[in-house]
Amino acid sequence: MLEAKGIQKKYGDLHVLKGVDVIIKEGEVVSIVGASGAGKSTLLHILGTLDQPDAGEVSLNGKKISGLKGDQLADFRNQHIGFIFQFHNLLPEFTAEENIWIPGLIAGKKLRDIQKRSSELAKMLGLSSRLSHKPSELSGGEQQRVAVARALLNYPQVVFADEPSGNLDTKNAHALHNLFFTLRENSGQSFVIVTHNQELAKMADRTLTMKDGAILSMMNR
Ligand SMILES: Nc1ncnc2c1ncn2[C@@H]1O[C@H](COP(=O)(O)OP(=O)(O)OP(=O)(O)O)[C@@H](O)[C@H]1O
Repeated sequence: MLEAKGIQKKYGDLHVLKGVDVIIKEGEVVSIVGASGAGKSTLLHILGTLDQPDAGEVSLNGKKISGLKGDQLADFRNQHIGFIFQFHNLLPEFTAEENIWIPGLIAGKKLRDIQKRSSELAKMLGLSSRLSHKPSELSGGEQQRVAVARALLNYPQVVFADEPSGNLDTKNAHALHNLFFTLRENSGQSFVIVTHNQELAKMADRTLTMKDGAILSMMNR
């Protein structure tokens, strides 16, 4: 359903992606691994429309999404794609609940519907009793779960995660990894996860190994 063909990206003389082809199926959890500098985050950003390729195309359900611009791009991203980063990027002056609401508010949904979805997600993620707290009053694991809830608010078809457990201790990382699979079972989203965490990489349905801007191997479980 998400398809990238012939993706190339250069930064000056540095050829970071050298013609990458990827297909991510509906409900699939795919991990992307490889040495530092191999081009993993660059590829993730291009697949998630945060960055544009110099050559090649990305499409979702047959519709070309690379090349979208301005409001069209912002609307598309907000409605179809979720992002989770290593440093959760929560807004510090807002409560956990308000942070979760943001994609819904941007999409212009009714507050009543946003609240309903947000409390459903909070319940699923074990956050119900922490919603009135600001990010600084939450543990690292809780902050990352708020970021997951925010990413899922608009029922995205694909969730992209860049080192989602990179900042968590082993126990919280393990819980977060299991959560991705529970979410996939419950709602059928696809997850594309860049990670240096061996446990998470191995749990995925498929692991793409990148080297020097190309996919070196693809391993199915
Ligand atoms: N905006 C940019 N401008 C110039 N060079 C960049 C830019 N973004 C990334 N690079 C370079 O492109 C290469 C690939 O970066 P990328 O972040 O995709 O690697 P990565 O595989 O995710 O690495 P890591 O595991 O260390 O996060 C690196 O050499 C990096 O320095």
